[in-house]
Amino acid sequence: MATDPDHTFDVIVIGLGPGGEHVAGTLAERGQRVLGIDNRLVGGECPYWGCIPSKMMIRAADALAEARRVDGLAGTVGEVTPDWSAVATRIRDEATDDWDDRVAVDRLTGKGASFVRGTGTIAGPGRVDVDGTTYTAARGIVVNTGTKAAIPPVEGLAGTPYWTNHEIIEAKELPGSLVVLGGGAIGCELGQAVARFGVEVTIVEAGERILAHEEPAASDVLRKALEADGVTVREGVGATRVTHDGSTFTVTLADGSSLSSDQLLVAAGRHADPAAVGLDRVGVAKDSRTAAVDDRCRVADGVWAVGDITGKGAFTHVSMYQAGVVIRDVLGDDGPPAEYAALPRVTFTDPEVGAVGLTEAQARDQLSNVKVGVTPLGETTRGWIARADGLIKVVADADRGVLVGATVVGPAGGEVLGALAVAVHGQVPVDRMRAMIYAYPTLHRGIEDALGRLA
Ligand SMILES: Cc1cc2nc3c(=O)[nH]c(=O)nc-3n(C[C@H](O)[C@H](O)[C@H](O)COP(=O)(O)OP(=O)(O)OC[C@H]3O[C@@H](n4cnc5c(N)ncnc54)[C@H](O)[C@@H]3O)c2cc1C
Ligand SMILES: NC(=O)c1ccc[n+]([C@@H]2O[C@H](COP(=O)([O-])OP(=O)(O)OC[C@H]3O[C@@H](n4cnc5c(N)ncnc54)[C@H](O)[C@@H]3O)[C@@H](O)[C@H]2O)c1
Repeated sequence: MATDPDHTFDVIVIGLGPGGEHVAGTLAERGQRVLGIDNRLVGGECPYWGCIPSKMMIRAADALAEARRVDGLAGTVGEVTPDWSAVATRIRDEATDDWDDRVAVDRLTGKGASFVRGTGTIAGPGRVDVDGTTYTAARGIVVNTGTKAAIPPVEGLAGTPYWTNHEIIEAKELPGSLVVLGGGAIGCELGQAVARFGVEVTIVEAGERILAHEEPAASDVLRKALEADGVTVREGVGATRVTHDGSTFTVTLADGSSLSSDQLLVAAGRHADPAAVGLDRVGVAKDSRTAAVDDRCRVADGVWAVGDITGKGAFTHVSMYQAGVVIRDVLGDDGPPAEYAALPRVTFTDPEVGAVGLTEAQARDQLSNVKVGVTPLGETTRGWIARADGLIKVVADADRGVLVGATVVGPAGGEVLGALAVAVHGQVPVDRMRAMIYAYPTLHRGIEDALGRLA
């Protein structure tokens, strides 16, 4: 690997997730002497064990579901026979190069950055240790070390061969049955995808509902959709004990019931560890679960953080957005500070759950005059034609006359969301949105109805 012989750089990036890779490559292209460090694969979780391979799984699972919809709509297709090997091969060949990051490393070094594979730790201001070697950063250090699957303290779990997102994405074969601990984005997306390949799936959600961060109505639609795919959804009950007898998992739940399955997927949230990368040496509390950043993504003088570790939203688009902010700040370029009021997120289940900004409950906590409007998708012409279950919900700050949040649950919900993300980000007056022409018959036309129902 190319390393600078004198171990002195302008900027050192520890952890090369999507944002870190972007910071390192761009600053190198802009003439900075940059060292990028990663102890696994350049690009991080997203391309190898996250967004991209999981969306390949979902694309394939959606194709199966769509084929099954031919019956009663367009004729008969007979038995649809799923074959997971097509997905496993595509993930290996097209997404991950069999978990080899040579292309990404070459791309980074091709931009002029140096790269070291190893574990970086901040030794003090401007100093980074990588497995015994100290490197110096004249301008600063950028931390993008991301998260790992959080393993909940359930009795017996640690001693079992459970899966996290890594193992399920690397799986060449699927189990006959799967219990998923956690009904967040990962549990719902992957649970539904493999259920469509014939796996008997049970999602166990300790909180009161799946997708708890989103509108309750979104959880309701998704629960029904999962159940229609044969997924059993257990909400409001956590696991208390896990055992494995060599072939079968037994998961005991808090209500005394138990579940047996061939495999167990832990999708119970993510865990960042700022102290593990030495951020405690530059002022972050040792037991802090995130690295708090200001609106320039600064953690301390000469130290920036981007991505999941900042706690601003564990999404690739947040990591990349923050990377842009850091690049400008390091170079002293003009540009807006980081703002998160219009944070979009999409859970790629079928139907998709897209949301931006505040939910109704969050808005009511923060604002005194909140109005909401909801359009069931079945009341839009296109939703009715498509027999789509879902909704469009808008949340307005009635004092300012702008939307502060919105949710779209439905086919291509993440795409329909785009228009609402623009509205929330741009603080487009509701009156102006009402005066817009909405193409017929689109799903996004439901936005007009929802605005009309703001009450
Ligand atoms: C199954 C799954 C599906 C997802 N789907 C989506 C999606 O559809 N859309 C979306 O926006 N987000 C999705 N995410 C989230 C997304 O993957 C992350 O938000 C994204 O990867 C950004 O993370 P990050 O930039 O913080 O760094 P990460 O991607 O977590 O990368 C951090 C890198 O730092 C390395 N590292 C850690 N510590 C050190 C150290 N001390 N020294 C050197 N290297 C170190 C790690 O090995 C890793 O390579 C998904 C996540 C999962 C798990
Ligand atoms: N489409 C996307 O953008 C996408 C997809 C996947 C992941 N992600 C990102 O990754 C993050 C992590 O995903 P996640 O689904 O692991 O986390 P999550 O925090 O979204 O959901 C985890 C769920 O597990 C539950 N839980 C915790 N301990 C449990 C236990 N012992 N038993 C049963 N349930 C338990 C929690 O109540 C929570 O609802 C997401 O929040 C998101 O930011 C994004």
